[in-house]
Amino acid sequence: MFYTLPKQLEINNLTVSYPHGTVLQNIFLTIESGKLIGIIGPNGAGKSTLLKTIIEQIKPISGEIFYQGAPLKNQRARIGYVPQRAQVDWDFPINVWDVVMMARLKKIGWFSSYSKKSYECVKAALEKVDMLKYKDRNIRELSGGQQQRVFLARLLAQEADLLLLDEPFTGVDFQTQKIIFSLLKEQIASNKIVIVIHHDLGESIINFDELILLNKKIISHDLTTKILNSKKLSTLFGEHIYAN
Ligand SMILES: Nc1ncnc2c1ncn2[C@@H]1O[C@H](COP(=O)(O)OP(=O)(O)OP(=O)(O)O)[C@@H](O)[C@H]1O
Repeated sequence: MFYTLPKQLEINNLTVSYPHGTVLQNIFLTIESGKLIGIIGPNGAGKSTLLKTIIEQIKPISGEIFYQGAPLKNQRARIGYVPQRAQVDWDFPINVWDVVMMARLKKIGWFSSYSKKSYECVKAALEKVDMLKYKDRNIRELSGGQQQRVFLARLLAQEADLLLLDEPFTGVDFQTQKIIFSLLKEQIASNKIVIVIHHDLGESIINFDELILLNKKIISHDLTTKILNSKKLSTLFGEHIYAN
């Protein structure tokens, strides 16, 4: 049997500021493929800022980010990103098929995206999230959970190596949550790096292999079981949390 070496994302001494002040300070992280990674932290902790810095939407004051030992900025096509629901313009007039096809444009460019492979890839991604039957629907005519499924299909169609998701479970029902977790687990099984900002401290947290507790700094990065057995979650959020 072959053993595939894990791939690595490395963040070295990252500091990010907005005009009002520093929101991420001296972040060091090494994240490996093959594990589902959850980022947890209170509102305003800098979680979204961290993902936005990785995708270069925000420029850090200092720090470097590497994928497989080379600067990530030269490997942008490897990154797939699902933004927070609130940041998407759901009124934009575009249908489900085209939203997912846009992932192919990003990956291989305008002309090649109309290949048979791209067509098959988009179809397969929509089938996986059970949204192929809605392919001609405008995205604004979908429910919140259906919109999240379409964005997940777009992520799958991109065939990225590094998958970043900002609160993909917001507003989704239990069935959609199950589908999303199971697809993300498939991705880590094919040696991808998957990082998810997660807000729910209830039972769903045990789906993550590792948790990163963030509050401007890294409070802890460890196996989920270890973090749940420590006092770190309650220290970060106060006593009224459900996980334990
Ligand atoms: N574009 C911006 N310009 C200025 N300040 C910002 C900007 N985006 C975020 N902030 C501020 O930076 C801090 C971190 O925000 P960020 O969205 O990264 O936190 P978060 O942990 O994702 O929060 P939440 O859980 O509420 O989504 C907050 O105080 C926020 O108000």
